[in-house]
Amino acid sequence: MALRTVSALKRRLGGAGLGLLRSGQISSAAGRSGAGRARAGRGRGVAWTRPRLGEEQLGPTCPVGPTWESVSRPSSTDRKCLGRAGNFLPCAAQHRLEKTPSYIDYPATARRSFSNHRVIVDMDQSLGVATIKIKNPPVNSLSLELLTEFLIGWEKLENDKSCKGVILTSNYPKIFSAGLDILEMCGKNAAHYTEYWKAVQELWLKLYMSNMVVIAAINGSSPAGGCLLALTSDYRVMADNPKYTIGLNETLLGIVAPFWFKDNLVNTIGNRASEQALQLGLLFSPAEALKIGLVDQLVPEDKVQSTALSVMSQWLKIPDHARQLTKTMMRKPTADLLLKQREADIDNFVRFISRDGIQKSLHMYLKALKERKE
Ligand SMILES: CCCCC/C=C/C(=O)SCCNC(=O)CCNC(=O)[C@H](O)C(C)(C)COP(=O)(O)OP(=O)(O)OC[C@H]1O[C@@H](n2cnc3c(N)ncnc32)[C@H](O)[C@@H]1OP(=O)(O)O
Repeated sequence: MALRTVSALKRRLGGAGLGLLRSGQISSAAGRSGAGRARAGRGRGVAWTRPRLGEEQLGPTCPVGPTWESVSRPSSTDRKCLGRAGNFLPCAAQHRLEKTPSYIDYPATARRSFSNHRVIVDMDQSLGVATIKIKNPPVNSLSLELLTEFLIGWEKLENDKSCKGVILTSNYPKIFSAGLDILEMCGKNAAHYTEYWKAVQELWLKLYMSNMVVIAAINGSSPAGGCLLALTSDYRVMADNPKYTIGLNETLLGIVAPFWFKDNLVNTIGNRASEQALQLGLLFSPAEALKIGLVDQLVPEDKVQSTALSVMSQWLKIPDHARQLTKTMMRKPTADLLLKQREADIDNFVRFISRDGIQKSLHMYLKALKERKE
């Protein structure tokens, strides 16, 4: 399988992203994450004005390995391809993205909102805080289309120097996200699984390594990939409703959480708790999740957003430069493990998910979900 990793996905997103740039909807300022800067500085022909955070600070003795840009900076071939319509999206979705006037800029200077079909972004410019609401009915499953639209929105925020923090939440109280879309992993071909897994990897890397403060406002259940999404954040506020659950329940589907899901969990709740949680596919109530440190704070349902915002304001009081360097120091070794073996990880996923036994398990799980309703 050819290695077409970060830069390839960027290339694919590049068509759609560039369309937005042409219509003046994406700032041409260099973004703060390495990935964002790589796109802004090289892919879009914008002067490379800001050094990568950390390079000038840590210098050649920095112990954290290859730089983000060294992995993700587009090549000259990539740059040529940026002008093409992205073929990353399935045709229908690509068409909708191109046709829809998806960005709505309000005249008021303090707030700016944009949305596409599955992601609503509300930017409070006076605070420098964006709220991303996922809206992929009925259960916010992380379909390929959602991941793509999310990544485009994320890139825009990364490239907006005024955006310091992001609150992740769901447009549908009761369900934060049902996790990866099982239908994307069932009955498709290897090319589709490859495409899907690249997008999942990309989402995790972008969010986990973002220089922005990311806070998850978990306003509903959050199994598997939904839990992973929350785990990428710096702080998790969850609605205190015992009906909701959160956890990496992959084994219940007969599948195995990849090593980077596991690493993210271990970094959050520790090795022993992760061993049990992962093997048993535990879904925790909010109270249990708080106890093991899977979430940081429980609040009544109607206080999730406001609490996330007030936590955000605390985090934004810390000198940004120092906080970002510290976050990078803490997380880069974990992200590097995936960056160094993205192709192998894709191969593993495709081989694993294509097995008859795994396909059967996933079909049975979907059937059980449906029967539960009847
Ligand atoms: C090497 C491989 C590694 C792969 C790593 C995988 C990670 C993952 O994330 S796998 C996905 C794991 N997700 C789950 O186990 C969640 C399953 N869903 C639920 O538990 C519930 O749906 C719920 C708690 C999220 C919401 O419950 P409820 O409000 O009662 O909604 P329904 O169960 O009736 O679901 C409505 C509708 O949505 C379909 N659906 C639910 N989850 C998914 C999903 N993850 N992917 C695709 N489709 C999903 C469900 O089947 C229903 O469909 P219909 O019957 O056709 O309406």
